[in-house]
Amino acid sequence: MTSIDIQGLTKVYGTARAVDDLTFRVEPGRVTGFLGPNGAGKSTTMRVVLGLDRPTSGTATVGGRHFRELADPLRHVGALLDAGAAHKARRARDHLLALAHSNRIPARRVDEVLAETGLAPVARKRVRTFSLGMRQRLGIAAALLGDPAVLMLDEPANGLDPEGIIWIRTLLKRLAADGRTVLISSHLMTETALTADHLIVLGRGRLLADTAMGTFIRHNTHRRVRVRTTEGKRLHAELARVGFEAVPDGAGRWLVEGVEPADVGALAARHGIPVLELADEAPSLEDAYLRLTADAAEFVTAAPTTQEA
Ligand SMILES: Nc1ncnc2c1ncn2[C@@H]1O[C@H](COP(=O)(O)OP(=O)(O)OP(=O)(O)O)[C@@H](O)[C@H]1O
Repeated sequence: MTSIDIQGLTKVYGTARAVDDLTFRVEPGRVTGFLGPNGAGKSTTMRVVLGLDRPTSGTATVGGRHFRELADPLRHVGALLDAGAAHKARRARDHLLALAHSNRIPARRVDEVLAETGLAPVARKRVRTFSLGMRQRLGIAAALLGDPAVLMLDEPANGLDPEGIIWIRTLLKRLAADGRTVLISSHLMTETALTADHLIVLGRGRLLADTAMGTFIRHNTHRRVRVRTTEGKRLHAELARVGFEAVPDGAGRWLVEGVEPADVGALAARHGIPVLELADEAPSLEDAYLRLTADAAEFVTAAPTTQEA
């Protein structure tokens, strides 16, 4: 089994520490989501793993070996960092054939990955005529070409249509279930929550979390109860009296943290407050991620100012 091992990795560009003493292992047999705000160091880490950047200090290895030492690297590591990397004048199949040839991969594998990524009907078209989603599929086809034990994909769902998003989600899960090591970086929290089993989260080049999806969400959020009533002010006051704060959600409901739905229902019944809706609100990966990275985001937009008419 082949893991990706990052050991004390630091990468400095000029005065910027893109990656700062990072240590983690990406294990086989599961999909690992690689998260972090813009500029957190995800691409830099992946580039170092692929031997495209040299570390300032520390190491990044795949199955205990540096990428540059691997013979026929596509047979060990499949990567998608930039879906625009294919030569635009080339036909899709020729692009994959060239990659296959230089990595001693049989030509029949090219037709297999074209079929797997849905590109067989356009295999002889030039890359320049491809849509964003087709280029993305071609990048994924290239990553799969060597049937590698390790896959590292930057925003795998980028540009894919809804059917394509379900396809890539299912594919990544299947590759992990086969025992492969799958690392996907993404800013799409809902999609990551549906795909990944484990998370590595970076902030300003440092490791913020290395944990299972469920644990990550539980540790970084509070359970909330959502309640709708015709008498919000009274419910708010009665909850406050027993130590809970009801916060309006902006859509006519109230959110109450750290309480059971049954307790809110009982309290409302005791005071004759009509309840129109009462639900346990499952915290999301987005909630957890935003809470954890609040201090690590470098590029934060100003709150919009309301213009008075
Ligand atoms: N070639 C480079 N030269 C100088 N600085 C760089 C270079 N590549 C990355 N950086 C800097 O390193 C830091 C980390 O960038 P990186 O692209 O790794 O972040 P990221 O987590 O992938 O961000 P994003 O989510 O926006 O893709 C940033 O501050 C970036 O400006």
